[in-house]
Amino acid sequence: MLFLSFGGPEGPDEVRPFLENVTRGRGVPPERLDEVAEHYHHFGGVSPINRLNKDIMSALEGELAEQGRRLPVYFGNRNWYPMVEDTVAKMADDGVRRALVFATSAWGGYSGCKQYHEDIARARAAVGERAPELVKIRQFFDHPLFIEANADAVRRAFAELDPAQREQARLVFTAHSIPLKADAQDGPDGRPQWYSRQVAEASRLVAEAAGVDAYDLVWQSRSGPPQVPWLEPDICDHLDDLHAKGVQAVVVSPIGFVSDHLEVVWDLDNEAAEKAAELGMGFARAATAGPDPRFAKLIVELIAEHTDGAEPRKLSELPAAGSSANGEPCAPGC
Ligand SMILES: CC1=C(CCC(=O)O)c2cc3nc(cc4[nH]c(cc5[nH]c(cc1n2)c(C)c5CCC(=O)O)c(CCC(=O)O)c4C)C(CCC(=O)O)=C3C
Ligand SMILES: [Fe+2]
Repeated sequence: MLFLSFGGPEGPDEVRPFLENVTRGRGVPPERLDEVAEHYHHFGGVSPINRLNKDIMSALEGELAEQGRRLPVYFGNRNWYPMVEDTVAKMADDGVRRALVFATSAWGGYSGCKQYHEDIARARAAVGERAPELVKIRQFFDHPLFIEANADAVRRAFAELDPAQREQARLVFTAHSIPLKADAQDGPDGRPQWYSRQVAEASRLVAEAAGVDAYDLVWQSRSGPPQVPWLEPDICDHLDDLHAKGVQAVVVSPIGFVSDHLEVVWDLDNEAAEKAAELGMGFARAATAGPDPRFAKLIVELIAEHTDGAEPRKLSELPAAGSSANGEPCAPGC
């Protein structure tokens, strides 16, 4: 199988070229790039994403071995080394004819799904005739193992708060913002807002599993030119709002992120945490699902849907989507 992810820089000299790769043709203003470059430089120019992906792959290999499944795992990225084109070439060299592709996003939409299909098509085109057939695994936003891992993390975060604040603390889910125009596109069920509906559904399921009645869903890390509308409210504006309403503590669940990417360790653990401190609010950030042992089990279950015809496990009524071969659209118009 091919473990396909976003990629990230591993040193200060790699930050700028990485950002150029990410934003090529995407209309992101240079001032935004300067700002995001700064975020990476706070961590010595090293994104946590590659290390976290390698940890997930090790756990996956352990889980595959435990279940007696012989399946080699290759690693490739959209934006940084190892680049997916090089990885697919290596797979062809090794004689791989057909592979499943696990993309490290739970969601539909352009960044989380369609762009991975484009990566698959681009990598196969670069390798040419001997490229393996590449079958992308579906979106898993409502898989019980993803929901349970996030729900346990929410419970642990509540337990971290000062007991005096715990009862009244507000649960806030956050995911990467996208332009409203991108979110407006139809999903595989022919209805718009596929990404934000999935995030809302996952948030509802996690809150329910954690036994929390009241919660909010907000967005973070918006990019693009300021005049273009993106999903709102932003997490930091929302903290102001909650404070004005008398809320004294928050638990923030980064449901939109598979592991502690830069958006989590900077935009939440620094910016949002600082904002909460300024407002005198208690703040606990829930862990992401990636390092939870259930995440590797989840990947193996998704593999088994293809290799063993296992029934997809899902907790919402929204359709399972995002699986197709060689970068073809998974549904007409999607
Ligand atoms: C929905 C979504 C996810 C979640 C789904 C998923 O998990 O895939 C996600 C994940 C990620 N985004 C990441 C990094 C970046 N995203 C950027 C820019 C953008 N993201 C967008 C959306 C998303 N992004 C969009 C609409 C843009 C504007 C440009 C465009 O339309 O494409 C930029 C450019 C600078 C900036 O403007 O912020 C960077 C550096 C990293 C790696 C972080 C690390 O190093 O740990 C990860 C996991
Ligand atoms: Fe992004």
